[in-house]
Parts: sequence; C-alpha cells; structure tokens
Amino acid sequence: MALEAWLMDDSNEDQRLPHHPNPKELLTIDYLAELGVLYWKLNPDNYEHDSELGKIRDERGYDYMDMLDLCPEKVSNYEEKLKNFFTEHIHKDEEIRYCLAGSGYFDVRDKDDRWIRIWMKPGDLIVLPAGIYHRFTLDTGNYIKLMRLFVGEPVWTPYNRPQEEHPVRKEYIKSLTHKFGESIQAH
Ligand SMILES: CSCCC(=O)C(=O)O
Ligand SMILES: [Fe+2]
Repeated sequence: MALEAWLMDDSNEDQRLPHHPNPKELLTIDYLAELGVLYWKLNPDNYEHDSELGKIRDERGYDYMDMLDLCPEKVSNYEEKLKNFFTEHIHKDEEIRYCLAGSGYFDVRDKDDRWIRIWMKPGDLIVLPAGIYHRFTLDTGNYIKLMRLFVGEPVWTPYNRPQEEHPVRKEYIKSLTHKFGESIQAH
C-alpha cells in the first residue's frame, strides 16, 4: 500500500480524525516530492537488519538514530510534547521519521499554504525538508513508534510560525520558487 496523503478539510473537529475532504481524494508521491518531501516504503519487521534502510542512511549520511515510542508510560511530559508537536513549526535541518508501529499524521503546508495530511503507518519513512512548516498528531489509534534519524549530533529545536525571516525558511521558499516559478506566495 502506497503512502496516503490528502488535502485537509478546514473543520474544527478533533485533530486525531482524518479530516478528509469530500469527495475523498489522495495526493501523489510526486506532489509531495515537489514540496521537497521524500518517501520510502520499507519492511518495518526487519529494521535492525534492513539493507534498504542501511543504504538510505549511508547515502544521506544519517548516522544518528533513536526511537520515540509515543505512549504516556514511556514519554515524560507526554501531553505537553504532543501539544508542541501539533504547533506549526520549522527546523534548521531535515526531519526524518520512520514508522515502525502504530500510526499518526504529519501535516505539511503546500506551496499555497494549505495543510496536506500524510498518514504514517508501519514501513513509511519520510523526510521533511528544512524550512517546511509542519506539525504532528496521533490519530485515533493513539499510538506510534518512530525511528528518528539525523546527520551528526541531533538538534530537534522547533521554530514556531511565523519564521518568514529565518534564513532556512527563505532558502526553502527559494527552492519552491525554482520549481514553481513566481506564482508562489511568501507567507
Ligand atoms: C513525533 S515526531 C514529529 C513531531 C515533530 O515535528 C518534531 O519532533 O519536530
Ligand atoms: Fe518538527
């Protein structure tokens, strides 16, 4: 099963609901690629000995790895962390997440500043580019186990929106402009 991503509706319902538009319409991997979002489908049962994962890590320099098991028993300040994850932000570096169990939603802004919802399930590995506005929420299953990857010493610092003057944000907008021309708006 390929990755599922869609344009979110703008209802104020629970963030853990899918927020599918009516009619339901899925976006393509190419659409995400245009935003700089990368995606791989891997075998999550084999993550400790997976040569495909090893190859991606080698090629992209992801030498750091740890696990985030998002349940109240294993995470300190669980509620606060979830609240922060759902606050729109950017990072100076890529955000690389590999879902090993459970599921959840990564929301990213598209070039027209609309929310795209990406449903992460076991085997889904995504890379969000530095400077893209995004947020994360659990879905109604209420559980996810993620592998976090990074190049070198990890820095997880979020910079909450607005960050229009942040050099990394500007760089990201420039990369979009190269792809889409001048029609894209700076927000
Ligand atoms: C649960 S990992 C995703 C949340 C996030 O955007 C972050 O950690 O920066
Ligand atoms: Fe983030």
